[in-house]
Amino acid sequence: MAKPVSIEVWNPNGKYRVVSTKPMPGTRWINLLVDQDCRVEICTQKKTILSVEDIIALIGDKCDGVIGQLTEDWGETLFSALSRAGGKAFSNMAVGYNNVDVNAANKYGVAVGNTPGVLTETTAELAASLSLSAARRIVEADEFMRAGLYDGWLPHLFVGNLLKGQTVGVIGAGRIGSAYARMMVEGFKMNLIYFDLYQSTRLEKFVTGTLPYGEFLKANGEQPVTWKRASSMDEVLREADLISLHPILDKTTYHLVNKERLAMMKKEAILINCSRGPVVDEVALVEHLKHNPKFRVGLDVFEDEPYMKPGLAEMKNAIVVPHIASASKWTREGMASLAALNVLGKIKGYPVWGDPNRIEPFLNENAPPPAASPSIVNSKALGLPVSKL
Ligand SMILES: NC(=O)c1ccc[n+]([C@@H]2O[C@H](COP(=O)([O-])OP(=O)(O)OC[C@H]3O[C@@H](n4cnc5c(N)ncnc54)[C@H](O)[C@@H]3O)[C@@H](O)[C@H]2O)c1
Ligand SMILES: O=C(O)[C@H](O)CO
Repeated sequence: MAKPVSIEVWNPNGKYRVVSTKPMPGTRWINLLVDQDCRVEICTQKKTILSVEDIIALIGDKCDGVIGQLTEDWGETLFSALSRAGGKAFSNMAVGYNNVDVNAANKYGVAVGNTPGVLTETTAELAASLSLSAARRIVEADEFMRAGLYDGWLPHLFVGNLLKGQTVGVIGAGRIGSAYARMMVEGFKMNLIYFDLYQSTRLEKFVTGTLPYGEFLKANGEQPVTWKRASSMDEVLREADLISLHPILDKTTYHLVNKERLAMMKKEAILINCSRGPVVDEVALVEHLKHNPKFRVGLDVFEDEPYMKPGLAEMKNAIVVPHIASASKWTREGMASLAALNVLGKIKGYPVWGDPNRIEPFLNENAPPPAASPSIVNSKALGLPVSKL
């Protein structure tokens, strides 16, 4: 039996009991629940990743809903425990939900929420940051300075890659992949090639819009940018100078980038991963980095988080950061609010919002949110009504 976990309680006499497995940024998410007569219990245990046993102890005998984290294993055990406690509402504080067994949630009639949209630009900006840092060897140069090794300007010192006029490749041109593509095309005048299972209308609208960006550049006497949808992922890997990964993680994208595909990439290419670690075979990546010193990576996610595969930390041609792509204040507070509203919506019997790509109405702090759950990934399986708002 896991030892009792430490908790912080808001609105102790609330009619509904909602548990959050972690403290989350901001207070709006708490107020949204308290204002609707919820008792909110926030786990304040110092342990970073809670075990299934820890969460069962948190759920207890009566629990109407839980806000959980992407580091937790939400499957048969936890959803049966939540169901036994009378709960039918769960939300990940994340847009990715590969840590959730949705079939198990369906079995117990538990709604599974996620937090799309609010983190799109924040995540794309981190991917762009890693792209520039890798291209211009910022981290190596910073370490060089701090080590007192700089003894004057040199023609070859930390020479890196120019992005302008080069080709950026996006694998997975959904919300974040499309936002990243726009940033790199508009911001650095890169040519674009993307691969997705579906045509990315949001992205193609931008590059072929009323005044295509390429036409704008041409009208100003500059080289117009080009774009194309690749017929295969391998086409992107072969043609692009900079490649960023933004697919979901599921069984079809596990090790999507493996030893064979790394070998297809240009020797001086840059690979960015802000999706999920297991999308890349990290053991193969370390070997590739060892044998290709001009190949560079920027990684926000890792196959065995929180650990890196042996050898990765020693690679000077790798930049590694601890899963911070969605870590802006506005985004993290918004994620907390969306997760709370997902749980609240199920508890109150609200319908599900009709468009997870248009969640702005839930983020307006000056108006009450729509009486709907922003994003429930198994709404169809549970036969939940869709909001007509
Ligand atoms: N590092 C972070 O902190 C962070 C932050 C946000 C999101 N993410 C990850 O990014 C993912 C994408 O988020 P999003 O909001 O853009 O989701 P999204 O659903 O809008 O886009 C995902 C895209 O991947 C495409 N896809 C799926 N399988 C593919 C394949 N085999 N090849 C090519 N494309 C494929 C889909 O068609 C879709 O267009 C999330 O699922 C999450 O895992 C990570
Ligand atoms: O899936 C997500 O939302 C990220 O990994 C965390 O923000």
